[in-house]
Amino acid sequence: MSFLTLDNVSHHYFSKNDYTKALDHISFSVKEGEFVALVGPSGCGKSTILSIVAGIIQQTSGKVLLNKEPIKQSELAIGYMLQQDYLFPWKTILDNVLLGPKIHNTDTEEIRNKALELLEEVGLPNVADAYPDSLSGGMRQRVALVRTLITDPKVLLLDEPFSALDYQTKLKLEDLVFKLLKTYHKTAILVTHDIGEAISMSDRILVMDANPGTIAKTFDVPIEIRNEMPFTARRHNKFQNLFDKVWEELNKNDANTPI
Ligand SMILES: Nc1ncnc2c1ncn2[C@@H]1O[C@H](COP(=O)(O)OP(=O)(O)OP(=O)(O)O)[C@@H](O)[C@H]1O
Repeated sequence: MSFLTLDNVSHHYFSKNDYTKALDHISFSVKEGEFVALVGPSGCGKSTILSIVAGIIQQTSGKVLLNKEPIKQSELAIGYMLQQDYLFPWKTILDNVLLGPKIHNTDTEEIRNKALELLEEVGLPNVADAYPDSLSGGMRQRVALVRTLITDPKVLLLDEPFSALDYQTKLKLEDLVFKLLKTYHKTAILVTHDIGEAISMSDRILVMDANPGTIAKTFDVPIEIRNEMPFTARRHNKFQNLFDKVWEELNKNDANTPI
């Protein structure tokens, strides 16, 4: 059953004398617990879709529904994880993680214990009193993940969360995020330029076209790949086949464009 629905969503960015048609009649649904990846050329509107779902911007037309109702941001329905961790350097790791609950007055003893548990679960059992500057990029991104999960969002939006990390850390974090999202049965949308990341982490891949942004094609990831952890999934014999199909779709419009 559809959990998150985008129904004919279009978006224009207006400037003084001009406008950009960023999204043109985007429609797709995500089931509860499903992991969907958005891939497409730069400027096709991937981040615009996430910003609309997060309620940061309002679509020009169309509907965005969670459980058939317009999304209520006040219910902390959406969690956002970005390329940058945006941890406050003057706050300890625990205080950074508890920022959302503090703002919403839900900073209870139980939530504090949950935060410590989650930090342990992401392999950071001893950093609660440390400051962000003393942590590596990968550790900080794990803290950002805990900060996102602590509010128990109904939908997680992941906007290139691994793209600023070194390759080894990125592969390890893909496995960690995948494991946590499955453990907590989270619904997620991942924006990425990395086809391998999309195939190895998601259930479904939506390939977008640009100018204006549309959904060009949808690929279901075979169950044999989905049953593996992302690192192992990359070695599956069906992986390369799907990679080639997504690659072909992404390049179908610019076969003659020089690199
Ligand atoms: N605040 C804004 N004002 C005007 N135009 C914008 C704004 N934000 C995005 N755009 C334009 O809307 C289109 C979609 O942008 P968006 O950032 O959503 O694409 P994207 O697929 O996420 O790109 P990338 O992969 O490079 O991050 C682009 O043409 C972009 O220039």
